Amino acid sequence: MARRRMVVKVGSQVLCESTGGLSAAVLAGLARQIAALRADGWEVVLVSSGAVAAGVGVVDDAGFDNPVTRRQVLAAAGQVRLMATWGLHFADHDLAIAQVLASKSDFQSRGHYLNMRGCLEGLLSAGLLPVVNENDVVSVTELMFTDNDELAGLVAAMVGASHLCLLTQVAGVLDAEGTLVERWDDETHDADALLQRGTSKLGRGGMHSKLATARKAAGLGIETLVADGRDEGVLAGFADGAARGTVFPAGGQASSARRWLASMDGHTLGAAVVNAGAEAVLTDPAKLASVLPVGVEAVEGEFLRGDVIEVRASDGRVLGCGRSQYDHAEARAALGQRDMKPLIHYDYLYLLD
Ligand SMILES: Nc1ncnc2c1ncn2[C@@H]1O[C@H](COP(=O)(O)OP(=O)(O)O)[C@@H](O)[C@H]1O
Ligand SMILES: N[C@@H](CCC(=O)OP(=O)(O)O)C(=O)O
Repeated sequence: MARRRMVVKVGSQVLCESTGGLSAAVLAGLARQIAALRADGWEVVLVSSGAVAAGVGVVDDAGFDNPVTRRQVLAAAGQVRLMATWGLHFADHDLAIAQVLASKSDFQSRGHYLNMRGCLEGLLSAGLLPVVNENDVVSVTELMFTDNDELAGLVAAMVGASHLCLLTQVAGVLDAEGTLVERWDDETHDADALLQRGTSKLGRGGMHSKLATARKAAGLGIETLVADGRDEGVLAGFADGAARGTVFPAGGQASSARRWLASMDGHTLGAAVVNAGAEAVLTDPAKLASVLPVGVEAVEGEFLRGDVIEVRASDGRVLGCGRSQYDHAEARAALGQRDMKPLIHYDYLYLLD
């Protein structure tokens, strides 16, 4: 049977009462649904927001002038409460949980990436439920993910999930008339026409970020759903092929290297700017080409061998990204030279469509 592995992401607004604080009823309901999935043979990774919101009930936050410090303190204190509360609800179903905190840099180097993947695989094979959140204490400004929807998409790609479920406080993606879009189709739906760029009171990225994550995950072969986290049957419906919400059908399959590279798009540590000749070869769908130093005009940023770098055209257009076989100094020294090993081998090159 094909792998049945679901990443479930729950937004802050779903987990919290309108008056503030975590909602025991919602957490209990989700724990019950996840336990039922597991009993049915599914492996599950939970990505839970809510640390900052939970921290509001723990810390008197009136005294913080610096908003960054305020958020760090609320998250650090709230994460403990969040995990303790999840722990109690999962214990009712004899399920032990484990905490995994991630930051953007964990996806930027292949070494960190493999360590985190190894840990998640270890937790799943030991029968534990990994509960993932962003490490809000160190993730500040440019080091932050857009939000936990993006993190959930990265985790789903990392663990080779078959399904990704983004739970929020609306029924799914709504069209301009407020009607639910049941099945997303890139050909007929226009994201920009549909979405307001707002978020709910506690949310960070809004529907825009859910849509970006869902489309990308579906493109990597992960069936994705955006749905109402307060719907008591939402996970079972998705698992049984009778999803309620907006479904993004999985398109194709991607290798594990390709999933890693795709998840790095937008988070790279450096760039190689290629000349027009190299661009023509790389973007020719009939060819499978590596990025060779002879076709590279400039190297930007600081990176190590094995890190992912962006590939750009000379006018700044992003063509894709790939794993560099040189560090930044070696790459600069090799610029424009013939008969050198590829800067990026085609097996580790991800080109945008
Ligand atoms: N077309 C749309 N369909 C549904 N929700 C939308 C749309 N455009 C904007 N939104 C807003 O996006 C919000 C969900 O994103 P967000 O607040 O980040 O939630 P979460 O905390 O679940 O991540 C919705 O509550 C809604 O206010
Ligand atoms: N890491 C933050 C969540 C940030 C976030 O993306 O929130 P949300 O948009 O509600 O999923 C927290 O735990 O408070």
